[in-house]
Amino acid sequence: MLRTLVSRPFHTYSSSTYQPTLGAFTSRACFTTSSSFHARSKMAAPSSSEVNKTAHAFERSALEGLLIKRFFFCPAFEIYGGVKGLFDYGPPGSSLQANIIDTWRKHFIIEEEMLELDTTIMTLSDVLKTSGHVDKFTDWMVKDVKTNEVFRADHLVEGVLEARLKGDKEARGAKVEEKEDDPTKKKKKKVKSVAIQLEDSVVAEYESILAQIDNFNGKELGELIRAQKIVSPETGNEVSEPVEFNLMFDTQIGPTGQIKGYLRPETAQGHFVNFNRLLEFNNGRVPFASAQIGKSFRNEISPRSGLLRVREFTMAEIEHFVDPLDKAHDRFESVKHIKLNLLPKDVQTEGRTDLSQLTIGEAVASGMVDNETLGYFIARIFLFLIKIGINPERLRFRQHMANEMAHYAADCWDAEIHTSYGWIECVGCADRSAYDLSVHSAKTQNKMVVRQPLKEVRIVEKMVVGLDKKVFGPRFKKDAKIVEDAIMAFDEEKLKEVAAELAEKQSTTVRASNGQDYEVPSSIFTITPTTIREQVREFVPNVIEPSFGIGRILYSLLEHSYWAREDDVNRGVLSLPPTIAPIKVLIVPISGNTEFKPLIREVSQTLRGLGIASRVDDSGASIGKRYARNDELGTPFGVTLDFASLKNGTMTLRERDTTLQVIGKIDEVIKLVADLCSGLEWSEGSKRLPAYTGEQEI
Ligand SMILES: Nc1ncnc2c1ncn2[C@@H]1O[C@H](COP(=O)(O)OP(=O)(O)OP(=O)(O)O)[C@@H](O)[C@H]1O
Repeated sequence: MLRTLVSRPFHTYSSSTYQPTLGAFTSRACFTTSSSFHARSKMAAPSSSEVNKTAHAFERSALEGLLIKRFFFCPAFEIYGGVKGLFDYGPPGSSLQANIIDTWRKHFIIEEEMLELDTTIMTLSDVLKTSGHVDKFTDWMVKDVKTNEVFRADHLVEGVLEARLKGDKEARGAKVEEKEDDPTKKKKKKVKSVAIQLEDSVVAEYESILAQIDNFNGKELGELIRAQKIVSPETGNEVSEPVEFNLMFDTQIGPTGQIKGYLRPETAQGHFVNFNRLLEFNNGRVPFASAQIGKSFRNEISPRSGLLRVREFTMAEIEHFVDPLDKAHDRFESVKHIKLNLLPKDVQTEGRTDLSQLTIGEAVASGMVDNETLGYFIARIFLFLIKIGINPERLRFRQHMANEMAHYAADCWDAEIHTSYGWIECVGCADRSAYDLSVHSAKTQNKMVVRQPLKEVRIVEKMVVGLDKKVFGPRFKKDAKIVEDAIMAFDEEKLKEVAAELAEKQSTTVRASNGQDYEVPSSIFTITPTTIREQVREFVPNVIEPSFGIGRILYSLLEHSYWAREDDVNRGVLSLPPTIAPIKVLIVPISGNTEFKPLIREVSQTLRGLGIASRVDDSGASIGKRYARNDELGTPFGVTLDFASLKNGTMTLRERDTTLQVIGKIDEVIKLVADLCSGLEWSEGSKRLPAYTGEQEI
């Protein structure tokens, strides 16, 4: 049996050991590209001889081969040829996703006492019309004028300019990495680079365009396409003017076809339409947050980059409702020292992408991040991502530029993770102001407000509505209630407007929740400015929304976790943290001998009882092969049962990254495994038991 003795364990990090200096981390994945984001911190990293691990250049194809071979995921309906943008997760992928979600629930829902929801995927069209999705949830699309092949306009511009820059680098003799690829390897389409040197001013212009690519509207993208002479990459044909394409999948609810619906493109609207119930559940007080994990659907124009741009994906979304006049967060103190890589909007609009390394406390104090609550969530997102194993050196927060941000949003930052596909938005974190609640409230005539008792009575001037109920009821009959509700939902501004109209025309038109207009005369509807003593403050809360794409995070994590052993580039390892790894322990009997069966059963039952996912591998393969297989699955620990186990009740424990082994009594080893799976660092835990040399007399 080949066992490698390692004198010092590989350093790992966790949020609990995190020091707020970016250089303090050891990245897990071995990257040797020129990018500074790939650079491994040498501080705590053991030498390659110690961990049997080396700096092979990252090869996406090797990782993808592993992921498909070990069935982390695969194209959906593969035997029918597959459909772009749809993927099935296999056993390790599903468990990995479940573990990420479990950590997310603990980190956010439990830790922050959030109110969990599970609302429907099928969404009434009225809801999405009101939220703006029916009219505005679009991307800009262009078509090859001859073949009708479609492209997302910004992606086409990006792809062509990046290819030209790559060609320029090649012409200048620089070694260039591959950037874009399609992991399914089928119908691979990418813009080919041609080695042509560009003028320096052109390079600067392209870099500036790319830094702001998310900032362009359809008209500007059309102008860019013409100005930069961008054509359909494969055919060289011209492309059409950008047109808007709505990304929602529509359908009908019920057999009559009269109720129109959509598959939700985000989970957020399910929170907003239930706001009043959530508020009541929270005893009428803000701040509070609701949270939801579930599927969303987007009919992406050109899905690409594997799990990164798909048409069906799992989101985890938080809607944190807060007083617009007080966006302080009472736990901000606990995170304000956390240092982050920040890319603010003004840097991008200058065409640059250099990062500021600031603590979140500094970023909020300087006004770069709009408010404490937004800052608090940015820091919590950071902590979550590093907890699951994302390399903090390859994580940045990018602020939205003016055009990119929804008109109603106060501020918005994306957590972007660096992968071999470039920087990928994995979490959006936006201050959506009072927009969503206001529009749903106006549409449905349901007030969505917080009523807060005032400490001192206030004397205020207010518009007071008077309705002559004796005439109002008979006039509007069965609709009287909805017309009255519509009037009562008017805010101060609207009441002033309607008062002027009543004075001028002696009547006004009121739109009720059934979508119909009703003429209401001034003889039965008055609005009078009145001085009143106010004891309650009424306000529409603002919403801070962190929105996570689980698939993008999962794929980025796989890239950050992957490396190959020094002795064999094909011996891939996924250094997933134990809490996240699909299987925690591999039980390896030294032989298929039936003598081992009772002991195997006992060990696996004990592990199961502790809630630790384990697998027995009693195949005929060598122990080394069995461990190698499980290194590829990210299994952090292996326990070997041999004849000494039968005789002395001992068991060896192997750690995946270091291949270091310790030996102890079976119950001691299991206790150690349990602690390691609950967050104890291997560097600490391994001190509890003697190292196994293979030669010891036990
Ligand atoms: N097509 C998709 N495939 C996988 N994940 C997605 C997709 N679209 C969005 N997400 C995930 O959902 C999160 C929140 O969605 P949001 O609407 O903010 O994304 P977005 O700005 O539309 O993304 P992009 O600009 O990349 O299309 C994103 O940060 C991302 O992780």
